[in-house]
Amino acid sequence: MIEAVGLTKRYGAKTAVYNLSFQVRPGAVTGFLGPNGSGKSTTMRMILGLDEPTAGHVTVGGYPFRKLPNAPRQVGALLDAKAVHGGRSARQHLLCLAQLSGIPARRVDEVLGVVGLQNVARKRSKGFSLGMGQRLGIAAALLGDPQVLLFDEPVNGLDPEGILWVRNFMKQLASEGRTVFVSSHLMSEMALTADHLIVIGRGQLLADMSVKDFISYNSADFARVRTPEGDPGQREKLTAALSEAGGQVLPEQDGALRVTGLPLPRISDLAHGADVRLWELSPHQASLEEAYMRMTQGAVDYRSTVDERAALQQQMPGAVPQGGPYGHAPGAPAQQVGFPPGTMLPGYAEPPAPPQQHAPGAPYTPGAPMPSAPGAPSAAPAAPAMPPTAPPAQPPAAPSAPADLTKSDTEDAR
Ligand SMILES: Nc1ncnc2c1ncn2[C@@H]1O[C@H](COP(=O)(O)OP(=O)(O)OP(=O)(O)O)[C@@H](O)[C@H]1O
Repeated sequence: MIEAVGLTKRYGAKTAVYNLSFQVRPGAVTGFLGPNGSGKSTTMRMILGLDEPTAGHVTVGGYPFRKLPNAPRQVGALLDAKAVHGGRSARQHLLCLAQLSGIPARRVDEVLGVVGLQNVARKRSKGFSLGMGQRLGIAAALLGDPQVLLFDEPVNGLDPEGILWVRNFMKQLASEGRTVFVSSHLMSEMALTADHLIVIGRGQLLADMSVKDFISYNSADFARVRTPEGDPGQREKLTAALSEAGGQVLPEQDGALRVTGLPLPRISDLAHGADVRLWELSPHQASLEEAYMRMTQGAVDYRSTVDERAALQQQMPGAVPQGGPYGHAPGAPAQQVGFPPGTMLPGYAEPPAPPQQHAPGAPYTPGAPMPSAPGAPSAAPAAPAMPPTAPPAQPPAAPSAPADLTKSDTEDAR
């Protein structure tokens, strides 16, 4: 198990990670989600002893990484797939790592087969595609057959077949009783891969819950309502009538309205009563990606100016509810705003959970995939930009970040 308690990392004036407490348990894939620059790689580096926390601590199997006996056989990691000597072949690269950790050479060929690189094992890695590089990084992480595995954005650059392979592979590792901690900025991917989610924004914990709970708490139903184009008066009249009846009304980008809190027949009756004609009235369900975007959007550091303009244009005075599913007073306990127990929101300083006892992970069976992260690379991965998803109409209350966790701090000092 990985356990972080009050983990904080500052780089000069920049707070990359703030007061993070969580546990990553064996036998499950735990997704580590957050927008670009939210502190995922920094957290992983601290877990692996590559960065020293400014405050708090993190342990693997009860030990700080640097004190872990025989670490390469206990923990494997993929942090930066490009951290490979390009002049060496895949096999040579893995042989070097294996030798450093006292791992037999036959294990190198085993892991090359597991990741599907056996046919290019003797080719220089500088000719590898990003996807092949990711597979080589995963092979390195498996070398020591570790019980704990960390993968930073492992599907970066992989084609759909590769993504499917990684997804199934993570699940297989977890089913063998291993602790699997996988970072990503894509909710859609994690919803398919992970059993549990830890979501951070600007270095702070936003959510810590099972994927099942995340889905049931975030798959809210809503109605889309459209009034005749070219008659904004109708739209305003309907917005007022729906809001007065207790509905929450948000403008959609295409001019329609998104209504929650009222059943469809009631919306129809209210429109009729207000003498408003409807061109559309349809039931919908919010996607998980959307829920995640809403949850983290107050904590996004890097956003296209086009998206920012769209968000501004969408803010219709009077049409936006005070406190949607994520609208919360800074520092409010999650339970007060409809989050499940155990969820934490920015500014809510919950004492760290006591350590829990878990059944030890199933032992590795020969022939099954596994091993280590000898000499885990230290550089953070080059993550792709956020997908161009339009932000919701009304940004939720900004997280109550510590004084130095501000937008002006986001200059990358790396
Ligand atoms: N060595 C460093 N010196 C200064 N600032 C740093 C350093 N490493 C990270 N940061 C900053 O800390 C913040 C968190 O970075 P980190 O790489 O951990 O985020 P991330 O969630 O992994 O992002 P991405 O998804 O883009 O990889 C960023 O603002 C980053 O610029």
